[in-house]
Amino acid sequence: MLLRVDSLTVRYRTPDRNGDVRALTDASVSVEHGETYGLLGESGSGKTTLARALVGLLDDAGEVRGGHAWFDAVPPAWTDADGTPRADVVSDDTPVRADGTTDLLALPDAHLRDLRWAEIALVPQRAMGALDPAYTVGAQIREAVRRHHPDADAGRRARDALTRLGLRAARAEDHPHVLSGGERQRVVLAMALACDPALLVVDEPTTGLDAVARDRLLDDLASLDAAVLLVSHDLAALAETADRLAVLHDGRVVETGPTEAVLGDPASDHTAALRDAWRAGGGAWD
Ligand SMILES: Nc1ncnc2c1ncn2[C@@H]1O[C@H](COP(=O)(O)OP(=O)(O)OP(=O)(O)O)[C@@H](O)[C@H]1O
Repeated sequence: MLLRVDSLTVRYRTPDRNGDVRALTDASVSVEHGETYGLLGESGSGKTTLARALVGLLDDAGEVRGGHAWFDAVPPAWTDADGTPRADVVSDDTPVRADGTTDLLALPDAHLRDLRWAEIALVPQRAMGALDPAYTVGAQIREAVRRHHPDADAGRRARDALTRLGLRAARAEDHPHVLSGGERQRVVLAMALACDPALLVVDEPTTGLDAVARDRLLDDLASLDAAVLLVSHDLAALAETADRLAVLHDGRVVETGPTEAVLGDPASDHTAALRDAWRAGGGAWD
């Protein structure tokens, strides 16, 4: 198991409204090494909250009120030379277990920063807007690699990641504004990929892409060696790419299972309604 989220509960403080927003309640999902795991839900169901809570990047108003997110990695400062967790940090008081997993939700910020990108990378919504217009895309990818893997050959990793995502290596010399929206989205994914994380959390990657760019991006995501937690309201995208699915509704996981089983024979009325709407629009498996 690469990631096991147990009973994650998140609230947003809203001083100007009556009571907090219950964004996630007891949400549990688990992701295996190498698989593509889809998180499906309508707008406002809590998908982005789950994605951001994992990497410690909730909005200031967001608060984790309970749960664990056991992840198969230990911050480098807490490991011995052979990569196993140091005996003195494995205890009931620390978020590290002897089996080499760490509770991301209980990890001090500095240690979480050491795992971010290097082990778990979030590609946020509208990520393409996050590129700095002043630098070439290659420079930005190389900088990300150097920050997280100082000993790696950043140039080679940048070129490999770009070509892996169907962009010519020469595009590394381009500034973001000369790339299309789909190309920019793939550059941001390449940046994450170049850091070689075990898990990529990708939030609504197809928003704003045309059909060709969208299909291409989904193919790329499905073929990565890294595990992908693919967050989307786009059932068609998840039906095409996800090995397994969790369906979120009003901050609760209403259903999980292999994609074909969940969509073929939904256990919850909510999933059935999403599936029927998708079929009515012509959706089907290959
Ligand atoms: N900073 C915030 N303050 C207050 N409420 C928030 C905040 N961020 C999100 N929420 C609320 O938390 C709930 C879950 O939001 P979230 O963004 O996780 O949903 P989502 O499924 O990702 O939606 P979308 O697909 O529209 O991005 C929603 O009711 C939303 O209004």
